[in-house]
Amino acid sequence: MTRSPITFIGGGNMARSLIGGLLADGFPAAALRVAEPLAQSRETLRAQFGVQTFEHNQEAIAEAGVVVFAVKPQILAEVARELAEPIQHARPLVVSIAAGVRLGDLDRWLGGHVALVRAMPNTPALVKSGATALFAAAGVSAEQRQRAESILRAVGLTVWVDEEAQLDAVTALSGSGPAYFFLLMEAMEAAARELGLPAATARLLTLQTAFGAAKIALESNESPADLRAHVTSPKGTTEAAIKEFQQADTAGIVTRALGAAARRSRELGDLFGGDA
Ligand SMILES: NC(=O)C1=CN([C@@H]2O[C@H](COP(=O)(O)OP(=O)(O)OC[C@H]3O[C@@H](n4cnc5c(N)ncnc54)[C@H](O)[C@@H]3O)[C@@H](O)[C@H]2O)C=CC1
Ligand SMILES: O=C(O)[C@@H]1CCC=N1
Repeated sequence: MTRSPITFIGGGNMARSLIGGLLADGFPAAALRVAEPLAQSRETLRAQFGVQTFEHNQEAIAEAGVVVFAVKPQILAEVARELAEPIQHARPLVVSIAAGVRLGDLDRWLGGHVALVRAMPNTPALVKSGATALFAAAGVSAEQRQRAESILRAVGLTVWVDEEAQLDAVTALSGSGPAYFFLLMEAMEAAARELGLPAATARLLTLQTAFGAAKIALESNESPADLRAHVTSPKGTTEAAIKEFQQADTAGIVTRALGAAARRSRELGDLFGGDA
């Protein structure tokens, strides 16, 4: 089956995660293109994924059915404005994964009336375990929504949100979320080493425990609170540990952390949107 190419503008961490996941899902490498200014990154993308790479964004989007903007929010305005003319001409579906930047701004930079979907994926897309929320601009057809969704669904779970502002909360939860779990893993690993475990054992047990906890939470009908209760014997070891977490107001810390991320997402939209 021939597929119109998907072109990524920016071949950094998140583009690599999406490309790796799409390939693992059977998407043909010949239908994936990446525009990336850094020669070293282009070489890595070719060697790792066998995709076609381009130094210049304009060349990369010729014939593209879908263009995915995967550059930093800071430079999205400049990059989009440069591509306005060819995008107006070829009218591909445009998907932006940039944190914070609102579709109204992107549409204006691209010259208006572009089929736009904003998505917030996360890096576990690389191992087909991503979580992505999507929001479509008015005027995006059902078929275009389906096309955007099918790309992200190839690399994990997808949900649509009804209001664009909800993407700030999504960014705080699942966009940035992998980093929170990695932070906890780092801390658990370090604590286990301090308790006398060899480094390799500390890492292995940390990772398998994180994996097992996520897997049982996904596969069980019980809530995380109930699952926690099954681990926590009265007057046992878990209870002793949980008491420490609660005394340090872990729930409050998490609330403040997600609040800070959501606020930063809105700020990015204000700073790098408008007439940026
Ligand atoms: N890393 C993550 O976990 C997630 C990132 N995002 C969003 O994805 C976007 C990319 O983030 P990352 O991949 O983490 O950043 P990154 O810095 O790893 O990748 C950005 C890439 O864009 C390239 N680039 C710079 N100038 C360019 C230009 N003029 N034209 C084309 N490419 C250019 C850079 O060389 C770099 O390879 C950001 O907007 C971010 O908000 C969204 C969800 C999760
Ligand atoms: O840290 C960031 O700004 C990006 C967006 C979500 C994950 N990484």
